[in-house]
Amino acid sequence: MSVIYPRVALIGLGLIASSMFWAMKRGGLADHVMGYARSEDTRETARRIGLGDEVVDTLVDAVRDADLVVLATPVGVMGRIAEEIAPHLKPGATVIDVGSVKRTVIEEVGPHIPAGVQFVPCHPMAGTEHSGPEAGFASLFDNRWCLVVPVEDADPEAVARVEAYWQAMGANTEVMEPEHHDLVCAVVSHVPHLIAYTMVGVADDLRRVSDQEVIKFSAAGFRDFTRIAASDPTMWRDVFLTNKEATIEILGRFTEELMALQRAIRTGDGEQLHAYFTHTRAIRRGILQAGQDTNEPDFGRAKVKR
Ligand SMILES: NC(=O)C1=CN([C@@H]2O[C@H](COP(=O)(O)OP(=O)(O)OC[C@H]3O[C@@H](n4cnc5c(N)ncnc54)[C@H](O)[C@@H]3O)[C@@H](O)[C@H]2O)C=CC1
Ligand SMILES: O=C(O)C(=O)Cc1ccc(O)cc1
Repeated sequence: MSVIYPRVALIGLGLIASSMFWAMKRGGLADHVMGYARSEDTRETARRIGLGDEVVDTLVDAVRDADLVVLATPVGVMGRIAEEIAPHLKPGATVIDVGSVKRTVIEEVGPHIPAGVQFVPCHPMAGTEHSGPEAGFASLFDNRWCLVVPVEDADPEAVARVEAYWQAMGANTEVMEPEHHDLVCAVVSHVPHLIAYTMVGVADDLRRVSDQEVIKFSAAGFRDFTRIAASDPTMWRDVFLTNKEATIEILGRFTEELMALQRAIRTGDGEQLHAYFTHTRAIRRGILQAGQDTNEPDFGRAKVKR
């Protein structure tokens, strides 16, 4: 593959930025990658593991000559970072972010982007519960979606180049409107995370069931909740504070459905429970048959068996 952006600056050296670095190296997509993180500790770790061709101590040094600047911090600080780097961006450069929420990021970053610099918001739908500079790996984006959410009046060439960049890192891309993005992500990612956090909290709070028992007897369902609930607290605090509207809407609908199921259990309405679970099973099977679940590790096997 060939170089897409000669000089790239990664701001925030965590799971996503480090995975992008290794994916860029794998594909030969950049000549020189600069890395910057706020804490000296993170910069030290990055230097030790060779994350970045150069790790610099200031934001300005990172972005000054960059053709592509990647904002890969928690979403709550992206606006402040954009404000700080804005006067130092190279004319013709492109800025992208990888935040899990788009409307707020567009509102907070967009106004700082100077004329002559393109801003193309992005969201790779790939991650793990691990964070920090040592968490990344080159194949994180392989066969996963990256949602690209252009701002109004975006330059189509800049958007196409950003899409080509994600595709070269292994991802499939899809263009989406910001509001729709935030609603979709509230359904498929944000509220499920909140439910996992809550369920782990409930188990912990229930003193009649010991931690030992939870660990010993947890089958896949609860184990998955604990994995998800181990995700980075700062990142997820910012996701909920910045995707308030869609989260509250989906949580409201979730609560209504939960109450209906609770009532069916209390009144012994087995028919309703059975009908509900039959419907949800059909949804899952529909996803598998359509071959849309690229996250399913045993997808091929599951398709044959079920
Ligand atoms: N973790 C995941 O599974 C996914 C995360 N995202 C989004 O990507 C972004 C980054 O997430 P991760 O890489 O997982 O986080 P992370 O916690 O692994 O890394 C974030 C990095 O940003 C640095 N940072 C924090 N505040 C900063 C500041 N003011 N200035 C400079 N650096 C700062 C942290 O020190 C850390 O190195 C977030 O906006 C998140 O919503 C998107 C897709 C998946
Ligand atoms: O680890 C998991 O299960 C995830 O769901 C990863 C993830 C977390 C946040 C995102 O914005 C996108 C993907």
